[in-house]
Amino acid sequence: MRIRLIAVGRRMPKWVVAGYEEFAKRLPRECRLELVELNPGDRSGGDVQRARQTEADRILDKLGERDHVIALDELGREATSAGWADAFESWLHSGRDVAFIIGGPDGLDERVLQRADHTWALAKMTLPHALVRVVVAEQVYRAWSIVSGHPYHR
Ligand SMILES: C[S@@+](CC[C@H](N)C(=O)[O-])C[C@H]1O[C@@H](n2cnc3c(N)ncnc32)[C@H](O)[C@@H]1O
Repeated sequence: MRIRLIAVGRRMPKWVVAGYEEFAKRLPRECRLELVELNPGDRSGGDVQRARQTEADRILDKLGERDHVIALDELGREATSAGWADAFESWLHSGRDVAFIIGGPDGLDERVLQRADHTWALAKMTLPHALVRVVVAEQVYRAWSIVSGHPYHR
């Protein structure tokens, strides 16, 4: 299964790169987590909606027809780690690739939310998108640990 984390934003601070890598590198090759970074839309003219639409075009362009898509959004459904693990197991059996999507500074365009199979929240709080990368990597690793019976999860 190919799992991609498609994220708007580049040039993350060192702590984000290190935090993400810490968990991504622990996943076995057959469930490797691949980071796809996208350029943010141009906000120089102050047109936030247009910037978000540009980001949506870039995100949608990366998605395959059969990809199982999970949009991350604070207004989504709050899932437990056990819920992530159940989903992880079903993806393993489905043979479909998985894509998690993290929006830019102004969130995700409606078109991305429409394309997503699920919209999940990590919390009800608004989190910085950089931190969301680290949490998603950790939760994917945790889901793998639960499904594999690895002692990381307790
Ligand atoms: C800074 S937030 C954008 C906040 C913006 N107000 C919005 O409307 O979404 C950037 C991205 O981080 C992710 N994000 C932030 N908080 C989140 C949360 N609690 N749960 C899931 N994803 C979150 C989402 O993908 C969001 O598009």
